Amino acid sequence: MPDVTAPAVLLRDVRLDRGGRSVLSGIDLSVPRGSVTAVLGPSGSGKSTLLSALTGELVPAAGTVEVFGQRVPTRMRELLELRKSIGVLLQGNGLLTDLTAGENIALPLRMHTKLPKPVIARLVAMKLQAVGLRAAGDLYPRELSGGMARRVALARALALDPPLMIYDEPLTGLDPIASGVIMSLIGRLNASLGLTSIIVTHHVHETLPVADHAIVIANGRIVFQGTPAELEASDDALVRQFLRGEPDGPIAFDRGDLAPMEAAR
Ligand SMILES: Nc1ncnc2c1ncn2[C@@H]1O[C@H](COP(=O)(O)OP(=O)(O)OP(=O)(O)O)[C@@H](O)[C@H]1O
Repeated sequence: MPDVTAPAVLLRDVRLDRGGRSVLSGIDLSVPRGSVTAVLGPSGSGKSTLLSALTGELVPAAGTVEVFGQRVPTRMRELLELRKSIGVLLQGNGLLTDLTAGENIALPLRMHTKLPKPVIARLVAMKLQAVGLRAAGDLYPRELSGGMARRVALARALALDPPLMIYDEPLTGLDPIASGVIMSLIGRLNASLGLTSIIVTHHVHETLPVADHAIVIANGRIVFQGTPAELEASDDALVRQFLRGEPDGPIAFDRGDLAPMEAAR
């Protein structure tokens, strides 16, 4: 029986390894149902790695990961079942370019349900309306602005009514106006549909207004957990360095993106 009182996500003393080295360790995290949690941290700190443990893509090297009271399974059949309850909005949208917006949104419904066509059409119309794009169903991705395409991808992630939504950098490539639209949409959908949302982002100042909780990852661990107000008030040196975007401080920035000569300086 599912435990209806369990947090949406619960991690206990989790260690996550990638490429033979530990990326995150000692991770304890509880995400309450109904909340919006911002996962913050510098580039390469392990935010996406943390998400991949929630979807079962990455098996923890130690500790346990639970979603809605159920340990994330390793067997593919059970994992696919769990994944239906997790909507994921990826950075690149992932819309299929030869399908219309409506057909993109219908795709998960066609793949995972046996609903008749008219019902699917009705559900697609409802999802389009939920993201404020009622009239865009027949447009192809190339005919959409970046913000509209992101909203179509959001509608598709919501197609199966997943109770947990995961957003990986939902603002990447969007201008400030489109960013504001997407963020307020994420907040409103969370409240109106009774979801739980986890947002991985670099966009601290755009995300905190819709978040109930924030966590900051740096140097292989969680260095802060609390409310956005507590985050803004924190005098922890790591947190301050991250919030101010300062290159010098206790966070060792990943310099792997620099040319070897420059990184050596
Ligand atoms: N498949 C992989 N194999 C080996 N190492 C990996 C793999 N994926 C990620 N890493 C390493 O794990 C670390 C964390 O990466 P991750 O993508 O989780 O960080 P991130 O915080 O999401 O970064 P960004 O904000 O730049 O997306 C990095 O050092 C990265 O190089």
